This record gives sequence, structure tokens and C-alpha cells, in this order.
Amino acid sequence: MPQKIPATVITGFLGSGKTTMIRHLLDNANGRRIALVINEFGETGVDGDLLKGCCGPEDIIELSNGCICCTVADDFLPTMEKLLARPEPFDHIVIETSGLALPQPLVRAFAWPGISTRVTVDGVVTVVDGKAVAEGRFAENEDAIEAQRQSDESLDHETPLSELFEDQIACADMIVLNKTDLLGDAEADDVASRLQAEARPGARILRAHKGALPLDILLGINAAAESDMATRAAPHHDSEEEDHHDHDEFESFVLDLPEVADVATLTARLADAIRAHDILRLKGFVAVAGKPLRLTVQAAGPRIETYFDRPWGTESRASRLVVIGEAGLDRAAIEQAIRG
Ligand SMILES: Nc1nc2c(ncn2[C@@H]2O[C@H](COP(=O)(O)OP(=O)(O)OP(=O)(O)O)[C@@H](O)[C@H]2O)c(=O)[nH]1
Repeated sequence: MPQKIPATVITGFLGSGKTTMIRHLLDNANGRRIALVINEFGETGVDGDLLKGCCGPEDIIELSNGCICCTVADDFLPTMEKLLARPEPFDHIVIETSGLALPQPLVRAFAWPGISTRVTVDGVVTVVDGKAVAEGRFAENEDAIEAQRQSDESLDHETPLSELFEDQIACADMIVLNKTDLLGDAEADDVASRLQAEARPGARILRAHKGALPLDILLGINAAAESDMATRAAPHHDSEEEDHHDHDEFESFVLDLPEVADVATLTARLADAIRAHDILRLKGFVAVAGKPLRLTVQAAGPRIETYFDRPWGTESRASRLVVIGEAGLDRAAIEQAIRG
């Protein structure tokens, strides 16, 4: 029987550093032929665009018809079939889920007939924004929450963010504690022990800056994750319960902007909008007056990064930002805050 192609599922909350890690992986692939399947929440393929520079576009498949965990049968499985039908086989398949995806339904799909004989899940790698965890973005003051829960059994303090985070951690074979440059040693130790407490037994926690980990560590875990799904559920799921996932809890929209006059003003406005409206993630490309290069804008929570990445060339100089947050975003107010 031919060997199964290994597939690595890379998951992790919005902006934790999945694309950055994959970029590093592809830059250091040493001739290994890696197919990439990427799925983003919200329109416009920002991640795909950022990754096209480092592997052939024919090796990248973007799944943009919604969240991968909810469209497994319609979208993901046909994509796998197409990948597997390519005449030249890949050495490895890397799948980047959207930051709002539950990895469990996706991994379970690898047990489906037609796929299970040809591909296996080599490992689930969950990337964590260490700073966001340290700042309590997923669970504020866990001790206080636990105390309240103890005193009133009927209280349910799970938020959409905390549940998603727990699901992504519980499924992992390896957890990448990323953004260590933003953490002190004691803070990193604290985050690591919190992650270990929620992880499945044996899951490794690796610290990283910009996801820079050797390919041989990230790939080749040999977990066959699709065969032991029972051990990969977060405690808030009953054992028999199907994965419950409600994307209505989150929303995204695309903001088209005119050319901006200057980067500092834009950044200040973005910072105000993110703070005022609790925006979880904001990313895209912006045209700056007088600049032939495209400005890439990335914000994960309160931290904003901007850099000029490449000339616009023949492409139209259209500024577009994807804005993602919990449901109920005030689009008009956000647009006004960013446009000024
Ligand atoms: N300071 C710091 N920033 C990082 C690190 N890794 C990634 N980032 C930044 O975090 C932001 C988000 O990184 P991405 O790699 O796009 O995150 P992602 O998980 O792919 O995001 P989504 O696909 O939107 O969920 C970017 O501005 C990155 O440059 C890190 O180790 N330290």
C-alpha cells in the first residue's frame, strides 16, 4: 500500500502568527514539496497574498467559502481530492485554518473514506499569541472566575473566545507559544504552565519568536490525529456532543479606503478604532500618497504593524482592510474613525 501523505493542521486564534510561521517554514523547506491550503475568516485573501512570494501559487489553495470547520464536506474534501489527483505528489500538506476555526471537525474529516487511505494528520500545531494570553484576552482573571463558578454552579462563564481557545489547545500535538519577544521570562513561564494545564497529555509546548521553528520539529510528528479524536476534546464539550460552533458570534467586513496621506495618522486612527470597538483583528493593504510600494497593515488586538512590502505594479492602488470582531461591530463608526 502506498505511504500516506502527511498533513499538518496549523491552527490558532486570529493574529497569533500562523501565516508568519508558515512563511518561515516554506522559506526553509529545503526542496521539500509542500502544498498549502489556507482558509481565512472574512473576504480578501491577505494571507494568500503574503505567502505567494515564497511558494509557487500553484501549490497554494485558498478556501474562501467560509470557515473550513463548517464547510468540510462542500469545500475541504473536494479540495483534498484535487490535491491528491495532482500528477506530482507532494511531500507534505500544510493546512492553515482560519483563526476562528475549531480544528476538531477538520481533523475528523481525515477519517473519511477516500481520504483516510491516502492522507494522515501528521500533527495539529496550535499557535498561541503569548502576549494576548498574558493580557487575559481569552479568560480574564481565571481565579476570580473559578471562585464565582464554585459559588454558583449555574453560572456559565465560557465566552466565545475562551471556548474557541480551549478547543484549539485541546486538539494540539504541539503548541507554539509565539511572540516571546513581547513577554518577560516569568510571564512566558506563567503562560506556558497555563497552556500545559489545558493541553492533552504529551503535547509539547515550544516557545517562538515569529514562529521561527525548524521544519523538522514542526513536521514529522507522526500523530495520526484523525484516529484518536476522543482525546482531543476540550472539557466544555460533553464526550458525545458534536462540535458546536457558531460563527454568528463573530463577524467581519471589508473596508475600502481612499489613498492615505501619511502612515502615522492612519496608525493612530487604527489604534483608536481598535480600542474603542474592541476589534480583534485588522489586516490588509493600503496605498500611501506618493509611495510606489504597497503598505501592509496588520493588527492583532491592540498591536499594529505596518510595512511596505512590494510595488503595486500594474495592480490598482486599492486600499482594503479586513476588520474582524465579535458580533455587533459598529461598521459606520469604525469606518468613520479610520477615515477620519
Ligand atoms: N511581536 C511579534 N509579532 C509577531 C510574531 N509573530 C507574528 N507576529 C505579528 O503578528 C501579526 C499577525 O501575524 P500572522 O502571522 O498574520 O497571524 P495569523 O495567525 O496568520 O493571523 P490570521 O490568519 O488573521 O488568524 C503580524 O503583524 C505579525 O508580524 C512574534 O513572534 N512577535
